[in-house]
Amino acid sequence: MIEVSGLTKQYGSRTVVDDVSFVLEPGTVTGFLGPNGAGKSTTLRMMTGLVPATAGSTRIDGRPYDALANPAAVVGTLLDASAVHPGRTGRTHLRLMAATVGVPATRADEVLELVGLTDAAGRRIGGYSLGMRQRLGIAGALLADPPVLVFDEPANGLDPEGIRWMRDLLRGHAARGGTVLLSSHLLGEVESTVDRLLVIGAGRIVADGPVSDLLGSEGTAVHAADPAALTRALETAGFHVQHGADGALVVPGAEPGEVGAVAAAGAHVLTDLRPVRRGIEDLFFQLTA
Ligand SMILES: Nc1ncnc2c1ncn2[C@@H]1O[C@H](COP(=O)(O)OP(=O)(O)OP(=O)(O)O)[C@@H](O)[C@H]1O
Repeated sequence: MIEVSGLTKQYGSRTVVDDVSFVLEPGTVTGFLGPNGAGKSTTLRMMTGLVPATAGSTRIDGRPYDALANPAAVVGTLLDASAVHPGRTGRTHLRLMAATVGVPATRADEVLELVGLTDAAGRRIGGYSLGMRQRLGIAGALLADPPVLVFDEPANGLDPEGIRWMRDLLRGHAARGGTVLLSSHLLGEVESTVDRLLVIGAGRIVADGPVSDLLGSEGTAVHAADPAALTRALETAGFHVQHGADGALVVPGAEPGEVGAVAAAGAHVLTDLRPVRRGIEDLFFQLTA
């Protein structure tokens, strides 16, 4: 378990992380979401001892990060994928890391396989794409098989297939009882990966809860074979109907089940029915305005 309590960072007179507290439980993937400059990286760096906190503390299984005997065996971090020697091969880089974190050199090839870099293992990192460097960084985080993963913007440079791969990796880790915290400034990247969202704006936690709660339904969008007839039926039932883009009827404040019931009662043929969710931009704006 990770307990972050009152974490604060000041640069000069500027407070960039302001009294941030949260608890991460095993078996969960938490998304740390916030716009550029909100304080995500600084929080993750304080948690892992890379930046000293002005105030507050982080306890990992009851201890501060720098009091862990072998931190890499407890917390796998991906904090700056570019901080690698470009002249080394991926395999050499990981073998050197393996020695530092006390695992056999053979583990390098295992994690290269895990992240799909086996074919590139003998190539110099300088020639890797951004996505390959991200995978290499993830391989490094996994070397000592730590129960906790803390990843800063892991989707950077990954293509859609890479993002899906990462989602499976992180969900699998949590399913085996691991704890995952990943930051992103794009909800779409992490929406289907995370159980819970921590939203940070201007250094403060502005929301904390399950994705579905935070991005609660704002209404329902429906496509019907005869939109005019369904509009009349919905208005007769007391709903307000707006005309959305691409021919959808948008019913603010209605659940899909309510719209479906009206449609069923009048034998209206529906071709699509879905909740309209508040976007993360709206959420940020609302929470940080
Ligand atoms: N070493 C530093 N000295 C002064 N200010 C800093 C330093 N590091 C970060 N900051 C400031 O702290 C604020 C938070 O930065 P941080 O990198 O934590 O944000 P972030 O949420 O990770 O943003 P992004 O999504 O752009 O990576 C920013 O305004 C940044 O300019």
